[in-house]
Amino acid sequence: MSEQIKPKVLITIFGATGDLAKRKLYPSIYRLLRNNTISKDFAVIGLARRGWSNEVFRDNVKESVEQAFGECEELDDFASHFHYQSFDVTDKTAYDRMKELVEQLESQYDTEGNRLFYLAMAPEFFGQIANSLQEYGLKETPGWTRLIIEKPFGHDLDSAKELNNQIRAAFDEEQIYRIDHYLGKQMVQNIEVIRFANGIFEHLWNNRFISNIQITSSETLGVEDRSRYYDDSGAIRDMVQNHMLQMVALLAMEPPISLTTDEVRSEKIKVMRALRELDLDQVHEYYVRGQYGHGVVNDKEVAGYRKESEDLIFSNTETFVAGKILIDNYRWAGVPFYIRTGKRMPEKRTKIVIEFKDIPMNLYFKSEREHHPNLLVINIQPDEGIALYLNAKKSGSEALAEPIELSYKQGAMPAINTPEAYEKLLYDCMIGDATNFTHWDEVALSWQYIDPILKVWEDEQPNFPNYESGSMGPKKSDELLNQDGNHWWEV
Ligand SMILES: NC(=O)C1=CN([C@@H]2O[C@H](COP(=O)(O)OP(=O)(O)OC[C@H]3O[C@@H](n4cnc5c(N)ncnc54)[C@H](OP(=O)(O)O)[C@@H]3O)[C@@H](O)[C@H]2O)C=CC1
Ligand SMILES: O=C1O[C@H](COP(=O)(O)O)[C@@H](O)[C@H](O)[C@H]1O
Repeated sequence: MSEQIKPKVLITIFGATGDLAKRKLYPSIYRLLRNNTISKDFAVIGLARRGWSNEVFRDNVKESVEQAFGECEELDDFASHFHYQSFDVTDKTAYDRMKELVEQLESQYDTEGNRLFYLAMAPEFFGQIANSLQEYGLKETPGWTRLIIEKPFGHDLDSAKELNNQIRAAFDEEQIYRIDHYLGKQMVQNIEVIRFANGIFEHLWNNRFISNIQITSSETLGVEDRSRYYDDSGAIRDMVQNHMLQMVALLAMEPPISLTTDEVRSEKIKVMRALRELDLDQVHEYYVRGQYGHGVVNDKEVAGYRKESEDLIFSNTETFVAGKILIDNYRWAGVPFYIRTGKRMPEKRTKIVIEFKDIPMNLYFKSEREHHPNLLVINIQPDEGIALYLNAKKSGSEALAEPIELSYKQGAMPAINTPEAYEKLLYDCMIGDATNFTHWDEVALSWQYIDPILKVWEDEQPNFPNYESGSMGPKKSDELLNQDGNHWWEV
């Protein structure tokens, strides 16, 4: 068996004092090291404007790891690999200082010149940073250079194109890793395995046997302290354009001829090309938006979105979206893919329900209304696993059936270690595997699909708030399915 590659790398994080770096990146790097996945020959440079010293930075790194995992071993040694430089990305003179530090650490840590630049800050800076990295010779190294870019990649199709042109002027497509952390989730990666490693599913995976597919990603949190970003973005840009459409693509794509990056991407791109674009006058028929008002979540009273911060008082930004997606190809013609996502809902959960078509006449249920179609449920989070709902004989002498659940929970298998999505994706980038990152074509096509919805919503005054915190969103989200004779499955 071939030994796993243990990359040696110098990681430079732009936005090192920010929320993402603290909550996700430092704990992930810690796990990569503790699990022996990366070499001990690694170093991290943290860049941001505030005037931190190395010590303050390291204390923050340690705190974030402890917040994620509790008390941890060898934390001081881990943190000693972290170095801070106060840095304003808009200040050109800063890049020479940064280059000096990069070269010094490369010889100190023997990282073989491998450089990973992680842009964990507001997207408005991405183009400028990429350009300066090129201009100041930071790509000139005997090792590899890779750039991880956070979402959102643009604000609409035009701005995404502009951003892409800026980045592509400095980096080749193979060096660019556009991260969508849902693609690093164990159960999202499992979609392909469930489909392509099980004859019983793949043969049925089409419009002859599937009635509809439902993807729900609900959150209990509100906007928290991200209102500046979120209010400009809303749920459609924050979740639908990226995470939700990526899950649709994985559910709908044809089997790739192999599992290489290019083949998998090529199949996903075909799905994106087949998404039925909406005419402006169809948007209301296919999409519902909402904004949370006051309510109760996890037994706690919470304020409505407009009360979360002073700048939100008149906000028309949606915190909930439900939509119906149609895919115009041979496999999926006529099968609706329903998606819904929102903040301040009753629970934090992402799940996919595949509803199979019912048999023409069911002898075992007393009335039409009692039909229980077979469902395959993929629990992305929490309780990662899958469940299959079948019908079996009800105990007793009557010839009646009742639904039963066959389930598998990933967490119940102690040998299986579910890595944090960012940990997995950081490692993939270090070994040059871009399969679970988004290609520019996917980004462009997803914006192309979203743009008409943005256009219609921008021009209207919604009647917000229109759902209570702690509810499953506005009533219209239920009607979206009811009009097709379907309903959301709460399984
Ligand atoms: N937080 C999350 O859960 C998620 C975030 N993302 C994406 O990750 C990126 C970062 O988000 P997040 O961490 O939440 O944002 P934050 O606002 O928490 O962090 C922004 C970081 O950028 C730094 N910064 C701002 N301006 C400059 C500048 N001119 N020069 C240098 N550094 C600067 C800030 O530090 P300082 O003020 O010290 O300069 C800070 O470290 C965004 O693209 C976001 O969309 C994606 C998915 C989830
Ligand atoms: O990208 C984002 O995702 C999170 C939800 O991610 P999860 O892994 O916790 O499900 C969301 O809260 C955030 O608004 C969005 O930017």
